[in-house]
Amino acid sequence: MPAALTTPEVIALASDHAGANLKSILAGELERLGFQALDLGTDASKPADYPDMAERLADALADGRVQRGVLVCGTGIGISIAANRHRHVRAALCHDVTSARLCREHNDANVLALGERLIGAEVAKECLATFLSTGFAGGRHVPRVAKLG
Ligand SMILES: O=C[C@H](O)[C@H](O)[C@H](O)COP(=O)(O)O
Repeated sequence: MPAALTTPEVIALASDHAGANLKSILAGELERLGFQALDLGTDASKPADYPDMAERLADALADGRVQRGVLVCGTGIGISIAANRHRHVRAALCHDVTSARLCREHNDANVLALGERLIGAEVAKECLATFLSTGFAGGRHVPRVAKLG
């Protein structure tokens, strides 16, 4: 009997113009890791405001197209602030792998936010892999995360 084929999880990405190059790199990394990338824009040639791009990802989470996503802008700051205005989004701005692990274990973050102008592509890829492979620790963190919503 042939082995059952599993459908890869879809991970959405969105960025403004300042994050578009890193977003492309991370889309390729997602495919390499066995995920399917859903690129919600923008591309580097199209200037875009980070609140609009954060909203695209928030909508993809709200309508169930994806369970998790990645946002990139120049610093990661504006796009994470914008994303967290949406109550169902828990976006974590990360510059290192430890933050990427702890935002999953303690905060059950559903969005990883990164700053293309502040971190290198290799660190960003490590943050992405860690974010996707780390589970929520539960326990004492459950009521705290519940208070966020
Ligand atoms: O927090 C905001 C982001 O870092 C933006 O990507 C940044 O402000 C865009 O800057 P500029 O308009 O100079 O490309």
